[in-house]
Parts: sequence; C-alpha cells; structure tokens
Amino acid sequence: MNNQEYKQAVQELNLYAYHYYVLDDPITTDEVYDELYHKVLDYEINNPDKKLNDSPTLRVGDVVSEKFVKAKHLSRMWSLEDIFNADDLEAWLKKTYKLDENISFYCEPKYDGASLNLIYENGKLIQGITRGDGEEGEDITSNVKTIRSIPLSIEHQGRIEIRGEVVIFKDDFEKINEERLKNNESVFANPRNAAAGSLRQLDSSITASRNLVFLPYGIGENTLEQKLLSDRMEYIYSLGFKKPPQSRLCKGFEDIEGIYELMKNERDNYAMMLDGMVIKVNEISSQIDMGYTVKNPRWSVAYKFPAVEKITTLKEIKLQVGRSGAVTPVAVVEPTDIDGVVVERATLHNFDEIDRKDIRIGDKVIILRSGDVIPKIIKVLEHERSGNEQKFERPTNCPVCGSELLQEEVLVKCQNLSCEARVVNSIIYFASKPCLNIDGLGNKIVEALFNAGLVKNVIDLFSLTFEQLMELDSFKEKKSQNLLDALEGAKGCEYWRFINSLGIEHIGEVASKTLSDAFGFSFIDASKEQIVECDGIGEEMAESVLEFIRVNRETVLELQSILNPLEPVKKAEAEDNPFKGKTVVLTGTMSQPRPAIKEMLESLGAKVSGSVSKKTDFLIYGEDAGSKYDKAMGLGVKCLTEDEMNGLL
Ligand SMILES: NC(=O)c1ccc[n+]([C@@H]2O[C@H](COP(=O)([O-])OP(=O)(O)OC[C@H]3O[C@@H](n4cnc5c(N)ncnc54)[C@H](O)[C@@H]3O)[C@@H](O)[C@H]2O)c1
Ligand SMILES: [Zn+2]
Repeated sequence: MNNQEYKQAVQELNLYAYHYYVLDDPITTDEVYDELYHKVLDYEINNPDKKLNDSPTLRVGDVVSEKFVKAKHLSRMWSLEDIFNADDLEAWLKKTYKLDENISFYCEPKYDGASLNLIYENGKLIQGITRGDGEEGEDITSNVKTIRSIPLSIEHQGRIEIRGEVVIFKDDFEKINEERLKNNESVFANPRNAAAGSLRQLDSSITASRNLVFLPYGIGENTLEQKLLSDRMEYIYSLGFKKPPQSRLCKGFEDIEGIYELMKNERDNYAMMLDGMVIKVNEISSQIDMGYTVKNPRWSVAYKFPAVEKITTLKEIKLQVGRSGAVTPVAVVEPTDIDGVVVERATLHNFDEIDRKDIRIGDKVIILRSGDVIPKIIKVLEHERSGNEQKFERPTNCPVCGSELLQEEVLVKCQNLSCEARVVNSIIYFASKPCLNIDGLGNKIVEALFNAGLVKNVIDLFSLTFEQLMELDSFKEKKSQNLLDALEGAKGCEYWRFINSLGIEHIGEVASKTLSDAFGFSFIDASKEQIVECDGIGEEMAESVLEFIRVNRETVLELQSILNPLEPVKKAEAEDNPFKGKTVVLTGTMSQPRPAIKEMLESLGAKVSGSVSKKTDFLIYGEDAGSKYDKAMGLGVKCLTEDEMNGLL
C-alpha cells in the first residue's frame, strides 16, 4: 500500500463506518472492512509519521447522530483488537504475557449487536447511552427502559456503569422480517442491524415492540471490590442480568482454543448471533496495569469466527412454483464459500422486495448464510454498479404451465389447478414426513408419474398398478413393489396426518393435531365459530379451512374412504394438576426419550410445543439445554429440571 492508497483506504473505511454505525445500514461486509482496516493498520505501523488524524485506527465507532441528545459516559468505552486464527492468538498471548506473566483468561461469546452503557445510581437505572465515539454517545434512556432484560432497579447501591450488547434473537429477527414482508415493508439485513436500528429509534414504542435483549459483558465506573472479572460478572448476573450462554475460565492457549472451537461449532445453536469470542484477562489488578491503547484495552481481544456474510454476484433470477401456486424468485449467485459451505442459491423473499431493493441481474450483492436457514440476499452494492446490470421483469405468466399469473396481496400465483408444478409439489408434500410419510415418493418419481400421465392428483396414487410402474424408466420389480407397499402402508394413518396431508393453507402439523383432537371425523362439518374456539387457531386459519372444504369436499371424502384413517379417541379430561392447560416446551437430554415425556405431559392436559414464546408457561430442561433455555430465561418463562417437574406431580 502506498501513501495514495492509504489515504483512499482511510476515506473508504470512514464511509463504511458512517453507514454502519450512524445509519445502521452497512454498505459492505465486516470481512471486507476488517481486511482493509488491517492493511491500514500495517501501513501505519511502518509509516507512523504518515498517520492521518481521522484514521479509523484512532477512533472508536463514529460520530454521534444529531437525531439524539448526546450524553457523556462516566468512564470511556472501548473497541477491541481482533484476531482470526491460532497464530494470531499465540502472538497476542505472547504480547500479553510480556506485560504480566501471572494471568488467566475469562472467555465469553462476542455478541453481534449494538453496545450500550447503563448507569445506575442508588439502585436505580438513571441513564442508557450508546457507545458512540467512546467518550459520548446518544442518550436513549427511554428506549432502554422498554427492554425487559434490563432491570430498572438493582440491589447494588453504589454508582455503577454496566456495559453490554443489545441483540435480537435469531428467531425473533425472522419473525420481524416475515411480518415486515407481509406489510410490504423492506426487511432488515441481519440481526445486528435490526437490533441497532430498533435501539436507536426516536419513538420508544417501536423499540418496545422489537423484543430486544440485553447481555452484560463488562463494567465501567464502579466501587466493586471483587478482584477477579469473573467474580464481578457473577455479581452482575446476581443483580438480575442475563448470563452468557457459555463462558469459561482459561489458563492459556490450549484452554482458549478449546472453548473457541466449542463456541464456533455451536454458534448456530445459540439464540443470538455471535461473531466471535472475547478473551479477557481475569485479574483486575493486571488489567489496570496493562491499560489501553488509543482504542482498545491491552487486556482483551476479540477472536473472530469465520464470516457468514460474503459479497458475490447475482447471475440469474429463477422462478419456482410451489404447491399453492405461489411463484417465488430465487437468486442464482456466483458460487461462494461461506464458512465451509458453497452457496449457489439464495432467497429473494418476493417480487416486491426485488423492486424495493432495486435488485438487478449482474449486481454485486451481500449474501448471508447462518445456521440452517436458507441463504438470503441482504443487500445490493449499488455503488459497485458498472451500468451493465439488467432490471428484472416481473413474470406475467407461469414459468411452468404458461397460464396467466394473478397478484394476491404480496404473492404472485399460478391459478391453474392442474399446473404441473402445483400438482407435483402437492403430491410431494402429501407424501412428506409430517404428512403421510410415504417412502419413495420424492421429486423425481412424482415427476415421472405425472409425466407418464399416471397421476394427476393424490387420489390417482392409490390406483397405480404394478404393471404400470414396471413400464416406467428405472422402475424394476423391487422398486415398484416397494412403492405400492408404501402406499398401502399409508392406509389406516392417524387422522391428524390425513388433515395435514390435504395441504390446507396455514394449517400445519400443530393445527392439524388440534383440529383432529377437537372434531375427529366431524372436522369436515365444523363451523367457523367452532374452529376459532380451538387453541392457537385464528380467523385466517379457520377461513382457510372452510374455503378448502367448500371447494374440495368430495375429494376429501373420497380420500378419507381410501385412506381409512383412525378415528381419534376423545381424550378423557385430565385431573387437576400444575400442567393442565399449560403450554410446555422440552429441551436438552432427559432420563427418558423426549417423546415419552411429551406423551405423559399431554395426558395431563398440557400442550407441548416445539418453540419458546411469550405464551410458554414452562420450559422443562435436561442436560445440554441450549438456545431454548436461553430464550426462556430471557422471556422470564418458568424453567424446571426434570426432577422439579416430577416434584410437582
Ligand atoms: N460492514 C461494515 O461496513 C463495517 C463498518 C465498520 C465496522 N464494522 C465491523 O465492526 C467491527 C469493529 O467495530 P467495533 O469497534 O465496534 O469493535 P468490535 O465490534 O470488533 O468489538 C468491540 C465491541 O464488541 C462488542 N461486544 C460483544 N460482545 C462482547 C463481549 N463479550 N465483551 C466485550 N465486548 C463485546 C461491544 O459492543 C464492543 O464495543 C469490525 O470488526 C467490523 O467487522 C463493519
Ligand atoms: Zn402454472
């Protein structure tokens, strides 16, 4: 890097930082930012006399937005030096041991959110301030007071600054985006932006609606006497703050690498996004001796995880037609390795989102892949356009059957009930695990059956003959017989499976069970009033059921007579007990398989649900409980061990 390039890089970094910190709308990935930042840092080490005053290496964060009233921190807030691999760690440890040999390390997750400083005096929360430039930030006290994991009063009387990260849990983030798509609003790029943007709202009621969570990671000004950071943090948790989902005291390199690997491998299972692990010297007296650079503590470092966001090129937009006829756009991108997985396709949500973001073929885009969620395009890099990018034309006809498409609110739908895509996908759905669970009826086979003209709907499946199957390519005796056996085996299924397999819009496994339990075979004659009385079934779902039955009554009856499902037995009313009528979630390893415990609880009249929400009454946890436990604690749900549960019975 020469001086000219250095000056340019500083400008570029400052522009990135402004979009990231002030506007909460980054225009590049952390990876690109970090790489350039380190080049700038190297240049400055070699050319200290050329260092620019506005270099990002000299500053924490960015200027404070004028939208808010400014407020000073009692003691300064810092950034963190970052490292990326075992060699960096070794070098960092060497440097740190030189300052003090007798140290140990406290490791905890690096949360990817927005930093916040809380000031308490005489046991009362008096101010909440964003980090800002480290000296002063934005006074967002009224927003902060809406966050339920921030106690408004604590038992500690002395003046104290408690620092932490404000995050949005990953599944809340998905829900917010789903909701925004439904309301025709643009989606948040990632949980970090959503958290930072929600925290820095001028209208506190918006902050309050976003389910933000505060995780403390440090202490500023204080009068504490504990000599170890880990003891101080324990004390903070005891005041009513959330604990990290993982933390460990480490002696040195081996220990640190061990817990780093563990957190990195588990990162998808935590409720919140992590972008690394933070290592801190545990002895407070050593921390004080080591002190700070202009920007970072010398006693701490961020050990980053591999990036989950990458820049790639959008090559093509393909169209997919689902079983409901909904046509969705799918992005085909230049194959890109993200944390060990090559990503070639990404979701674009819907056509309105393409228009809103003005996504064009040939654009450079940021894609995010985290956990098992489908990779998404979260951002178009408009400033990188060459002018050769092509606008995408919204389809007017079904890409599969050619019939005219209809716009239904935010969805674009093929109305043709015998459209191959609709038929094939609905048969695949019919045979899938949570429906009739018919082995051997995947994509390829259903397509072959459809193309041979043997199957035009699910009822046709049950008149297939051995001879017909044998005439198909790739079908030999065994495969043909297996398929016929599997179809025969679907008969006599549980009634809820039958309901679920119909593919009624908005009616999934849980609702199917509810309807089956509530109505049994008279499900088909239930009225809207009766249906909405069921727990967890709203107006929209009820209307969807009625509309489906109205149109498909004959088919449903015919299918029922073919499948001959078991009539659900009405459960005897359970005797009074602490779980009756309550919603319970199970997590972790227990003394018996979870389905057995689920059944036991259901027989007591409890509803056992798969995910934790505000409506959950109890979480019952076994060993190695992960994100569900964190989430339940965050929401204040009563958490019981298996023994405690048994104790209540
Ligand atoms: N994409 C972009 O355009 C862009 C622009 C600027 C900065 N960035 C990103 O921001 C990073 C630099 O920003 P920074 O100065 O905020 O530093 P940082 O995010 O690397 O580290 C410091 C911050 O980490 C947070 N943190 C989370 N968990 C913590 C824990 N357990 N202990 C201590 N702190 C914890 C705190 O908020 C703290 O202020 C860069 O690495 C870059 O990836 C990206
Ligand atoms: Zn079609």
